Amino acid sequence: MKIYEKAPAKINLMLDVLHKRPDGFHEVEMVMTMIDLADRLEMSDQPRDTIMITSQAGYIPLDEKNLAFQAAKLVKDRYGVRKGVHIHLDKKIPVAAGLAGGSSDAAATLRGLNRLWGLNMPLEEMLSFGAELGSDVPFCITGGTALATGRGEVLTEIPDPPQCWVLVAKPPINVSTGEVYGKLRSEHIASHPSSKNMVAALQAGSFTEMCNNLGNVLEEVTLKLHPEVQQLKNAMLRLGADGALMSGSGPTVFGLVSKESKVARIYNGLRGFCKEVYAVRLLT
Ligand SMILES: C[C@@](CO)(OP(=O)(O)O)[C@H](O)COP(=O)(O)OP(=O)(O)OC[C@H]1O[C@@H](n2ccc(N)nc2=O)[C@H](O)[C@@H]1O
Ligand SMILES: Nc1ncnc2c1ncn2[C@@H]1O[C@H](COP(=O)(O)OP(=O)(O)O)[C@@H](O)[C@H]1O
Repeated sequence: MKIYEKAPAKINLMLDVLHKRPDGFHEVEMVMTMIDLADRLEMSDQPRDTIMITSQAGYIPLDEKNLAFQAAKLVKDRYGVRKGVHIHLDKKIPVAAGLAGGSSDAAATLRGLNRLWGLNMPLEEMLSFGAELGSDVPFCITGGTALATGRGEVLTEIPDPPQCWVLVAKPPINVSTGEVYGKLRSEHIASHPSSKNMVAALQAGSFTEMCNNLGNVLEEVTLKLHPEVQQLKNAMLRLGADGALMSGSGPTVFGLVSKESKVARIYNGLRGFCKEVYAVRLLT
């Protein structure tokens, strides 16, 4: 049998860090939503009792470091499954970009193996497996639009944003999420974006208020380390995006655009700055 799952990328419309916790993670408040840029996973039975990962992308680990592998191993161990699986990852989401590509692959693996192996896994259990795999995995399981608190795994569903275009630009820089959180001095954050205002904007269905309330405190770290990310954000706005922000720990910058007539110009302008540019819709 073969199972297919789509693993969409996320963007953070706002991201605030409250403080560092005794367990080393940071307490956050984030508003997250999905975009129509997705990896595709194909899962099929394997004669041998092993987990095999393949991908057309030459630049991701295919062993136990792969988050899809880790998700499959967790399910196999906890449910005592004595079957093998071959997971093929058709990667479309830029890697180490702040778009949760690996986390979304892990979430899609949990969903897919639940079907392939007929496990009837309760959603609560899937979410708890997700939290063991990474802070962003639970959101990638539920999808939609959510206010995420705790270390990112405590989710409250909120209304989807008004539909718009999302210009996604990933500069050729590698950023480590752990390093960015590690360099943040939460007591010195100059200004905190408001989750309350962002949630209110989405509840009101206001595109303008959504753009006015974009904010990400991790920009303070990544933009200082990599000034070209600030330049990309400036270019996004100069070319006509209604709002622009770095996603997660970066380095991807996204721009929100309400008028379709502006999209081609912004896309072409950004291509002058970086190779990896996408024009997609929100996944509402
Ligand atoms: C910043 C965000 C925003 O959505 O996304 P990305 O930029 O990774 O896409 C997330 O908080 C990232 O979530 P995720 O990528 O799942 O992180 P994890 O694997 O759980 O953690 C990686 C490392 O980041 C740090 N970390 C992560 C989450 C958190 N709330 N506090 C932290 O301090 C820890 O040092 C941890 O070892
Ligand atoms: N299935 C996967 N897809 C992409 N990256 C993966 C995957 N599994 C493990 N990784 C590793 O996880 C790291 C973070 O990748 P990714 O999830 O794409 O970024 P981010 O957390 O910034 O959104 C990368 O260094 C990559 O090597």
